[in-house]
Amino acid sequence: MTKIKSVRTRVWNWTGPTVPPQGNFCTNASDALWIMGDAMASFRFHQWLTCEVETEDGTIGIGNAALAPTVVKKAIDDWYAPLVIGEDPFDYAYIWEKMYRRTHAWGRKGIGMTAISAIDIAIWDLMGKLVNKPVFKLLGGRTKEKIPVYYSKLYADSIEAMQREAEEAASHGYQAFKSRFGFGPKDGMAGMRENLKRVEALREVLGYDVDLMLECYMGWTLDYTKRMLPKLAPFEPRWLEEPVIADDVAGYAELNAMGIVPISGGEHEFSVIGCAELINRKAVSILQYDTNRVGGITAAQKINAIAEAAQIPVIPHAGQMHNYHLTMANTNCPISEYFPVFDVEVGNELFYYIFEGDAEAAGGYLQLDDDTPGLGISITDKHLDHFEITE
Ligand SMILES: O=C(O)[C@H](O)[C@H](O)[C@@H](O)CO
Ligand SMILES: [Mg+2]
Repeated sequence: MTKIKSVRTRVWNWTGPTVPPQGNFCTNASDALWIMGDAMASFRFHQWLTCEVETEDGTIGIGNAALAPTVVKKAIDDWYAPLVIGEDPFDYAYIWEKMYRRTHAWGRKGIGMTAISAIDIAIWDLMGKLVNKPVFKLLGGRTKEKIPVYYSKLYADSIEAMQREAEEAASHGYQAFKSRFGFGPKDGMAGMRENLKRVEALREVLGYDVDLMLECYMGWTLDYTKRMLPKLAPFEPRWLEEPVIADDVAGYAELNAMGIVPISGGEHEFSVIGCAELINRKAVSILQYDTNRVGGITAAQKINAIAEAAQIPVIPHAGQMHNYHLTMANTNCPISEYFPVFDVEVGNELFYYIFEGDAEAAGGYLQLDDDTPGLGISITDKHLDHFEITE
């Protein structure tokens, strides 16, 4: 049995070209503020954290985090790494509880749980490598021949631009698409019309035989959403995502109970108990935790069991291998989100510039290999000249 001997964190700060945002390209929680300019600015993912957990025999497991990487790095270096060094990685449930309980005063959500997630993902990659099995084979194995994905971009833009992007995506075989709203309460009735025109325009080019999901990214309010839901229903959205801020669980539950459009959320929820709360309060019809935030693979798999008991499908936020392995291993995880490989914009794409091996979609599906141990990704040096790396 080989013990954990080190935890190496690095922050990857993107210094390469980025695609400037369109105005009104995505509603978000900051829209409620009296703020000029790019309200989405604080929701950029132009930094990423890598977390490498190494055992005495030299095997290295790779974890990652996208939220506040510089702060998560400090939390791991100062608080979490000392808790896991010397432990047997196969005692992963104990290690998780140790990280969770020893920092419980401040770490149960946000930065602390993100740090736990990065280490836990690395431990699962490590375990897969140590037993020469892909992570999904340690979780339940192959439940799908291949994973259906949904195309996730379509940020709000001109109607023509959105229709062109949707047609281009459909030509690559996607059968499901997620679009972002650009207008919310501060834009009044005129903004509602702009939102509805874009949904109608997308249905015009995509038709009604594919799933269309609509993303608010916490940029609406309970009142605004209640007014919008009946107007959206005729376009048969598969779900309306994160209409209100993550803390307004009662708001989610009220909107979901209206039964007009399924409400989804969870990418800003943390821990097993945090997600169980969303499920038990019927706050969401689709749960969308992100494994690199919610507590890693250990927590995500426990949440999957709770969601399955409630028959709430789990479709994790983001694509990326730490989520794909869980989707492959669970029948109750029907599809995966997929960010097309793109120039760096919001930053969801940054994953592709740091890692290689991430599954690529083809014809609306992606595949995981039965024989590639661990998560199947490695850190690439292909784009090093576009990063400032902090050890
Ligand atoms: O659901 C998502 O993909 C996230 O909410 C997006 O990454 C976020 O950037 C808003 O588009
Ligand atoms: Mg989202």
